Amino acid sequence: KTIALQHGAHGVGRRRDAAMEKWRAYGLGQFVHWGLYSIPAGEWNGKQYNGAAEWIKSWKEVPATTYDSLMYQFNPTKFNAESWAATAKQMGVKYVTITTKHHDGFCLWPSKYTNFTVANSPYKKDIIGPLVKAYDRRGIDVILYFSIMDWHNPDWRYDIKTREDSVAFDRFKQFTRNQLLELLTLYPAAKGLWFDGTWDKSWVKQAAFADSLEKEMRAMRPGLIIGSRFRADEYGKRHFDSNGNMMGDYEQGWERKIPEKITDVHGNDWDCVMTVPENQWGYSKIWKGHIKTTDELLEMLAKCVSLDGNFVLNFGPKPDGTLRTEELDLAKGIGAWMDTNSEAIYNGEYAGLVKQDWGYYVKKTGTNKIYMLVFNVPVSGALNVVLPSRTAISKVYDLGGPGLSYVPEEIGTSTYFIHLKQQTFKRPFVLVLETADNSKNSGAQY
Ligand SMILES: C[C@@H]1N[C@@H](c2cn(-c3ccccc3)nn2)[C@H](O)[C@@H]1O
Repeated sequence: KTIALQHGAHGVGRRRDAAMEKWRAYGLGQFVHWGLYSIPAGEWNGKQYNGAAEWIKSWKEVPATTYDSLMYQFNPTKFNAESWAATAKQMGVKYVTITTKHHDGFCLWPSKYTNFTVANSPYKKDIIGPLVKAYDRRGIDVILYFSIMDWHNPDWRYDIKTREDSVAFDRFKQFTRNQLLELLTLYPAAKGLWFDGTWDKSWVKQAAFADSLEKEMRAMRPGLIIGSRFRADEYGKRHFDSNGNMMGDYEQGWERKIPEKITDVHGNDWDCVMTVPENQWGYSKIWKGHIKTTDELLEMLAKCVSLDGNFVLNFGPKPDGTLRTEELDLAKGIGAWMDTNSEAIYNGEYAGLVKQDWGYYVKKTGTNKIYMLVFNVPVSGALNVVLPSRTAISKVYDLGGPGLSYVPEEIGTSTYFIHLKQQTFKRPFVLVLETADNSKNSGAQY
């Protein structure tokens, strides 16, 4: 039974316009978290904050005004937008999501609606503009991250209980609208907005306002891409409205986690945003716990693309504007693999085949070309492939090793073993399957 909703999802199913088709094809993205939090880098008065470094302002040890005075220390003398964009290009990313304002309220662009911006820091200059230009001219699309929750703005409220709250939050809503329209006006090359900090009751109660603001932004920038985290429906439902329909153009629920199977994504577009350590987005001096390797991240990328999503890897630049060594090394390692195998990632989608232990299938959008992204070679060296009935493998070849082709052994109806020739493999590799519909000929009955 469908509930009548004014402020729920406004479209059901995937957007089919060019802008969204391009977004769907990205495969690999980069997240950049940079701001005042990069200066303390998870440490305050010699003590380690045990949360995520970009949340250090929320630590009871940190007086808000002292944190805010970090603005007078923000002076990334070694910042060079071109070098960040060149690193991303070499890594093979097709889009970048950049923090314009995180929860602390500090703006990396010279907003005219607050003094808490780069304009009043020793650095003085706009950060967002040069980044948009440097990435965009390399053909890397830019998405602007924006936190609704703003710990600096005195009109921010976690909930609205009193008349005073309501008056203050109305001012806050106008401030938010002003900043968003300002961002879209200053940076017309931006292809979308990645919203965060929208889970508190104060914002969840703004279904009508947020819906009309989303409509206003889309009207201002046709093709604009906005995720499911921006707004709630009039019953307070987030991401999926009271009828179970996703709000926004893609699901933003996969933060530091990856769906297991195709039914987990409900036929929607989605992105997974991922940290290199367990849970640090802004630069943190100390990375505790497990630090993901290139091969782990490549497997996450393959898994996301095989399930119709994009994989967005986070970088937390240092306060001086340089990237940390571990991240530069990962960008290089991922880039080297992408140099050989990116055709299995770009324009990839769910192949609809039976998942096998050896890895992930990716289908090239609009073709019957299927890629086998192999991460786990069985001791038998035989990769099992089960195709829909009356579909046959017409050709198999190794994307990485020119001239290396395989003759699959048919072991049952549309069921094959591909016998690998090598015994050991140092890196994940990709086989290309070309399939043919062989419903025409009789085919042996097993
Ligand atoms: C993309 C990531 N989202 C921010 C975040 C959100 N949350 C969070 C934590 C608990 C409940 C709701 C949201 N923790 N961190 C992180 O700071 C980073 O920006």
